[in-house]
Amino acid sequence: MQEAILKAEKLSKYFYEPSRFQVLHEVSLSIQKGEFVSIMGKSGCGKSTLLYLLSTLDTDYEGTIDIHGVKVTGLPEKNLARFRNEHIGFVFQFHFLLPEFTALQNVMLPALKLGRLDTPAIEAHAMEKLRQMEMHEHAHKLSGKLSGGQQQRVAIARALINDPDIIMADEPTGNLDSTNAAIISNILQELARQDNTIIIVTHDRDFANRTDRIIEMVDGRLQEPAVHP
Ligand SMILES: Nc1ncnc2c1ncn2[C@@H]1O[C@H](COP(=O)(O)OP(=O)(O)OP(=O)(O)O)[C@@H](O)[C@H]1O
Repeated sequence: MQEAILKAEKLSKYFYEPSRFQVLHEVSLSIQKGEFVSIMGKSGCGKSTLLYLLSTLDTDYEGTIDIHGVKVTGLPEKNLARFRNEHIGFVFQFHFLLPEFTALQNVMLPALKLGRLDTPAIEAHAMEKLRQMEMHEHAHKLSGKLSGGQQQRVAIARALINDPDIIMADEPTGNLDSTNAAIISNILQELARQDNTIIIVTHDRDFANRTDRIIEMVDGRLQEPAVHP
């Protein structure tokens, strides 16, 4: 039997503005180690909200989440921030790189945040991740000066720097032209082939078809038997 790296049980989430509204309805799912999973569904069905819960960025919900054998639900924010930085790599539609820092510095940042002091080793590791994204030649350029597709590749390198157990990506190709979207989806597929666990939210059916499993969401509920037999 395969090992579940992430287990979510009965996640419910409410928003209160402009009025009380249940966006997630007892969502349960299990992600196996090495799985490449996509979450699809109409705009507003709750995909990003679910990913934010799974990524521990949003802690205001009912239900429980276990990641890597740790019950993250209820952990104090300080512990959670460290856990997140160590175990989860994020890629967003808008990459949130620091434009006045170089590509290399952006990639190094999550490792420095862990308090590792061996800066040359971190730099070498960051360069390796940039090389993996074929971005090493741009390492010393300010990230704000790179193209959207290049910035997204730097964002993926940054997500990989602490060798996370899970990579989560919220519409990683959503903001890119078709050529750059193809580059990013190929990179993610290659990372999946290398046995990384990846969860993506996407509107792109072709991209989703390349993942191991598509989870369909409708109005805050999952449409498939999300737990593997
Ligand atoms: N902070 C918030 N406060 C109130 N309502 C919110 C908030 N964030 C999201 N919502 C609402 O919750 C619902 C789900 O939003 P969510 O962003 O998760 O959907 P989505 O499926 O990811 O949509 P899209 O595909 O357009 O990104 C939407 O109706 C949205 O308007």
